[in-house]
Amino acid sequence: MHLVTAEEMRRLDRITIERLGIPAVALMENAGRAIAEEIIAFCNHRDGDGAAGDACQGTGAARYSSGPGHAGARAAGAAREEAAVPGAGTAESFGAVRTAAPKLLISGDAALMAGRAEDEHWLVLVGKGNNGGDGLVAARHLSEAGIAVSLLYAVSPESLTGEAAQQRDAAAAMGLPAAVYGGGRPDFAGYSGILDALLGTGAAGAPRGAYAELIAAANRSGKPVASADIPSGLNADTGETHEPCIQAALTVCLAFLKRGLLQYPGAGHAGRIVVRSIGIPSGLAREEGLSAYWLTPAVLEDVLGVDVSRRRAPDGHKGTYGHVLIAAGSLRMSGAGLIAARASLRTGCGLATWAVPGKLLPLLVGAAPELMLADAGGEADGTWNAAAAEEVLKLAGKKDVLAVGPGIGRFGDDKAWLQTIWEGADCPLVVDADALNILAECDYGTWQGRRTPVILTPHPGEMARLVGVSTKEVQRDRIGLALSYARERGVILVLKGAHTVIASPDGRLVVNTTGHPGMATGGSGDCLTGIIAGLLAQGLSGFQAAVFGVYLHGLAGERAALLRGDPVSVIASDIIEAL
Ligand SMILES: NC(=O)C1=CN([C@@H]2O[C@H](COP(=O)(O)OP(=O)(O)OC[C@H]3O[C@@H](n4cnc5c(N)ncnc54)[C@H](OP(=O)(O)O)[C@@H]3O)[C@@H](O)[C@H]2O)[C@@H](O)CC1
Ligand SMILES: Nc1ncnc2c1ncn2[C@@H]1O[C@H](COP(=O)(O)OP(=O)(O)O)[C@@H](O)[C@H]1O
Ligand SMILES: [K+]
Repeated sequence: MHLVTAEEMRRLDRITIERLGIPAVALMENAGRAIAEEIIAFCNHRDGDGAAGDACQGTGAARYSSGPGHAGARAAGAAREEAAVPGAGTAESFGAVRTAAPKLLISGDAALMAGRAEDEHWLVLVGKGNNGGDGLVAARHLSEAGIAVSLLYAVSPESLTGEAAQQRDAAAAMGLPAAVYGGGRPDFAGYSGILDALLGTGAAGAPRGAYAELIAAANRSGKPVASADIPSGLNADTGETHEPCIQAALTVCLAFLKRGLLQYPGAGHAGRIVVRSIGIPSGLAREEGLSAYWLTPAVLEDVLGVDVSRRRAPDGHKGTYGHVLIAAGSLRMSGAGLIAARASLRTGCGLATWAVPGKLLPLLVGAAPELMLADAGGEADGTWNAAAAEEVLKLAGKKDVLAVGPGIGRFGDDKAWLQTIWEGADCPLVVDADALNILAECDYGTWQGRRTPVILTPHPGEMARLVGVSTKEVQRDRIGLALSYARERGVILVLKGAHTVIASPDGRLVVNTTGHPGMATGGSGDCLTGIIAGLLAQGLSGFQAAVFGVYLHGLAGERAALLRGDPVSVIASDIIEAL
C-alpha cells in the first residue's frame, strides 16, 4: 500500500479533479460516506478487538470481529444484511415448495445500517477546510442511518468555502442541529462518540485557538473519537504530534495512507487505521512515480519482486544458497557474533562462517556446530585490531556477503580497519552496531566507491551519531531522514525501532509494521543483521534483502512471543528459533 505525504496527496487529488474530470465534491461525498460507514461499523462492534495501530483497507464490520490483518477489502456486514432486510429470506426459510418460484433477493445498504442507532449520538467537530467538509458529509450519512448527529463548528460556518461550504448548506437544509464553538470548557458528556473533522492534510503547525480547545476537550471527554483522514494535531508527513493532538480510537484515512500515521508518536494516536478509497484511482500513485510503501506481502511480491514463499529448487545444494561471512564478536561480546551467524543460517543461507579474533576460537568451538569458525587474527586479549581487516578480506574473497559490526567493540585504529573492509570487500556489505559508530567518525564519502551494495542498520542512537544530531531529532522525522541519508550517501538504510524504515539511494522507501516492543532486547538487532546477510547470500538484491529481512525479523518476533506466551520474555535466541 502506498504511503504519501500531504503534498503528494494534494497532487493526486488535483490530477483526479483536473485531468480525470472527477468533481471535487464527488470525492468529498465519497470520503464522508466512507467515514460514516466506518463509524457505523465501529458502533456495531464497539466491543470488538479494535487493536490500535493496525492499518487495514476496505469497508466492513467483518474487520472489527476478525482482528487485525493485512487483508484487502472485505465484503461489508453480510450477516447484518440478512437480519435487517425483512422478507428477503434465504432458500431454507422459503422452504422446498417455493424453490420453483423466482427468488426475490433484496439487500439493503448494509454498510449504512446501524444496529442500535437509538443508543448513539455523535458530535461532529467541523473545521473550516475540506476535512470539515468530509465531516459534514459523514454527518448526513450517519443521520440517514438513524444515528443522532450534532455539529459543532470550530469557527464561524461563514468561513467555509468551496465544497465544504456546499456541504455546510446541505447539512443545514437537512436540519442537522449545529452550533458554533464559543469558548469555555465544552461538555461532551451527552454524546456516544465524536467525529474529529477539524484538521486534515492542510493543517500547518500546532492547532490554534478554538481547534486546540476542542481537541483538548475531545481527549478529556473519554468518548471514542473517530478521526477523518488523520487525527487533528498530527503532522501527516512525520508522525510528530503537536500539543494537543487528538487521541483517536479509529482513523478513517482517505485515498492513500499518510506517512505520519505509521510513525510514532503519531501511530499511537491513530487507533485503528482504515484506508478507504474515495474515487482517486490507486494506480495514479505509481504513475506519478511515488515509491513509498507500507510493507505488506503484496508489496514484497508485486512491487519488490520477492518470492515470499522462498521455494527451493529441488536440485538445490548448499552452494546454491550462498555463503555468509560474519566478522563480529569479541571477548566480552562474543554472543553478538554468534546470534548474527546463527540467524543467517536459520534464514536459509547454505553456509555461514564466523570470523573472530583468534584468541576466542578455542572458547567458541561447539557453540553452534553448524557454523564454521575462522581466525581473524586480532590481539592476545581477544579484541580486534586494524590488521585483522586484511584477514577478513581474505576470508571474504569467496563469500557472497560480509556482515560486520555486532559485538566488535571499539579498538585502536578501528577506522582504518573499517576503511580497508569497505574499500576491499567485493561482496555486499552489511554494517551494524560498533561498525556504525566507527563509520560515524569517518569521512566515508571520501573512501573509494563500492561496486556492491552497502546496507547500514542503525538503531536511532547509532543514526544520531551517523548524522551528528540528537536521537530525539532522528525520531522527529524518521522517514524524511532515512530517505535523505540513503540518497546522499548511496547506501541502503535500515533505521530500526518501532516501525522500522528502509530507504534506498534511488528514493524507494518502505515502512515495516511487523514486530513488537518485546523485541527491544539485547541481541535482537544482531539477529536482524544475520537475517539480512542470509538473504543477500541467497541472491536477493540489497533493498530486497533489507526489506524482507526486517519483515521476517518482525514476524519471527511475533511468533516467538506466541511461543513464549508473552512478548516481554522474548530474547534474541527465541527470534532465531522462530525464523
Ligand atoms: N477533493 C477534496 O475535497 C478532498 C478532500 N480531502 C480532505 O481534505 C483535507 C484537506 O483539506 P484542506 O486542504 O482544506 O485542509 P484542512 O486540513 O481541512 O484544514 C486546513 C484549514 O484549517 C486551518 N488551519 C490550518 N492549520 C491550522 C492550525 N494549526 N490551527 C488552526 N487552524 C488551522 C486553515 O485555515 P487558515 O488558518 O489558513 O485560515 C485551513 O483553512 C484532507 O485531510 C481530507 O480530509 C480528501 O478527502 C481528498 C479529497
Ligand atoms: N517497539 C518495537 N517494535 C518493533 N520492533 C522493535 C521495537 N523496539 C525494538 N525493535 C527491534 O528490535 C531490534 C533492536 O535492535 P538493536 O537496538 O540494534 O539491538 P541490539 O543492538 O541489542 O542487537 C531492531 O530490529 C528494532 O527494530
Ligand atoms: K481530522
